[in-house]
Amino acid sequence: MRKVRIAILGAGSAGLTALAQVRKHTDEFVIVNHGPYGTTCARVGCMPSKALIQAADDYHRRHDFDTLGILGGEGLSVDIAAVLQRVRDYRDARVNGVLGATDQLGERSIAGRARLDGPQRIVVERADGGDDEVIEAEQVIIATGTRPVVPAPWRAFAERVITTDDVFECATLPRRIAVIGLGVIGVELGQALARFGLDVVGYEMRESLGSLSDPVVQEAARQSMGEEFPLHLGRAVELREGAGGIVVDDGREAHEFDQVLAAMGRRPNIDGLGLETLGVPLDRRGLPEFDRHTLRVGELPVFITGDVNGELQLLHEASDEGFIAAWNALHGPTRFRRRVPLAIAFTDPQIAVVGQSYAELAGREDLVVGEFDFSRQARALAMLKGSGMARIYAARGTGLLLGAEMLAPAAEHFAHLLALAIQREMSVAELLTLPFYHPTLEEGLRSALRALAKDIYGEAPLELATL
Ligand SMILES: Cc1cc2nc3c(=O)[nH]c(=O)nc-3n(C[C@H](O)[C@H](O)[C@H](O)COP(=O)(O)OP(=O)(O)OC[C@H]3O[C@@H](n4cnc5c(N)ncnc54)[C@H](O)[C@@H]3O)c2cc1C
Ligand SMILES: NC(=O)c1ccc[n+]([C@@H]2O[C@H](COP(=O)([O-])OP(=O)(O)OC[C@H]3O[C@@H](n4cnc5c(N)ncnc54)[C@H](O)[C@@H]3O)[C@@H](O)[C@H]2O)c1
Repeated sequence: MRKVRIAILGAGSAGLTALAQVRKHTDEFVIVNHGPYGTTCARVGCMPSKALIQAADDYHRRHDFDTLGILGGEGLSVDIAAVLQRVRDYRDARVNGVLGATDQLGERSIAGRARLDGPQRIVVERADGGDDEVIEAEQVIIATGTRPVVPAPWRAFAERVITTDDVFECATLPRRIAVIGLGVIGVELGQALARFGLDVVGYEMRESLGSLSDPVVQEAARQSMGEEFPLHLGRAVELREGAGGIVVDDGREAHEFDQVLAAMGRRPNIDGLGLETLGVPLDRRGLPEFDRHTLRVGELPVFITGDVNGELQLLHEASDEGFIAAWNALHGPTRFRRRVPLAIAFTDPQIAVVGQSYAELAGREDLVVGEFDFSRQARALAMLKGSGMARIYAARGTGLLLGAEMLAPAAEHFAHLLALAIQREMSVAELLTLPFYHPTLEEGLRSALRALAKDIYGEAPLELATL
């Protein structure tokens, strides 16, 4: 039996961030990883998806060429196999960069499946077929991530049903693709595949797309996305074998496809992890309660970090959580202030939610909303990107910025600007004292802020601070 100070279960983004901290202070650790190394983000997540989206958006741009006076755009074609190869080349470079974090650790890095046997004992089923290894750890950091949800009966359709674990590995893609689930992955990849000229149809059982909760922005997103590929919203679908493919049936219509991309959410990797041996209550998903400011599970020397804890499934949050858990495991209890929530979907226009969402604020009586329609925005029109809707939320009494939901060109940049303002507890009036260059998309943001200011302060505030 091996005894260590800290055991990290999972070598994804959360686990590796924890590892980087732990290594600064002690050699008495072990990191156990089941399955491929290289992290979900680099292997099958953030990085390959964004490389695919880049190619799709660039190819799609050909539809604007005539308007811009550039001739010959319609003669362009896309080689999907070459696109996917470039995605993999890019992906491999990212993955190689990550592998270095564990490949020099010798026996302090074990490839195998970890199972808890109480809060401080771990049994590892080694991937090399060696005997199970028992580890006693003073502190345990759980960072086992998530995997795509695929309903069990759908497994029978074999390679007709794929997920983001498979799509970037495909040599090429078939013509007819159904995307089931139009959350963040569904809208990003559905739009990208449609932009390659594939016959994509999107299915979503809710009425909304991505992570949006504001009905006005939702409607803008439905319209914008619906112009690019057909959307079937509001119903869960069923699959069955078809004569020449797989049939997707939403109860109203049935259509045949060559392949289905299941983008129906991701489930925590906790099966067989032994969380029930921790001796704390588990919720209906099988997850323990934890403090999001320490990541500690109850009073145990156990921390649960990254996607697996069922809270947020975002890279920067997973990294923060790995850090917080390692810090607490090393140095004792410290409650960290979490960053302002920030989520961006890399669609075109982009979708961004920052600070508190509309759903979180909807009950507040002092809620004021300022909006801006990007179909009228000068710079966006110059770029032929004139569509989208930004809605910014503030508190009437104080003028404090609370959050925003946006469908807008380059919303990633506004979202960061607003996150800064919200985290610094700035008011609408204060934000309006910052410079806005002309002509920029940010001027659209200023229009939404001015609308808010009118509502909050009655008359427009001075936009230049006085000396
Ligand atoms: C298609 C896609 C696109 C995405 N795009 C973005 C984006 O643009 N921006 C963004 O912020 N986020 C994005 N994400 C989310 C982001 O990738 C995740 O939030 C992040 O990777 C989570 O890291 P993690 O360390 O929690 O989990 P992971 O990186 O999944 O690591 C968990 C590791 O633990 C291993 N493991 C599982 N069970 C065990 C066990 N019993 N014992 C030992 N090891 C185990 C797993 O095999 C894995 O290696 C995307 C995700 C996907 C799928
Ligand atoms: N840009 C980014 O930050 C980014 C990109 C991709 C993924 N991610 C992360 O990955 C996570 C997983 O993404 P995801 O899109 O798989 O999950 P998600 O939870 O965002 O969306 C899943 C969608 O599938 C729908 N759904 C589930 N079952 C269905 C059914 N039977 N029929 C029709 N619709 C169904 C759900 O209603 C939901 O809208 C997200 O939580 C996100 O945080 C982030």
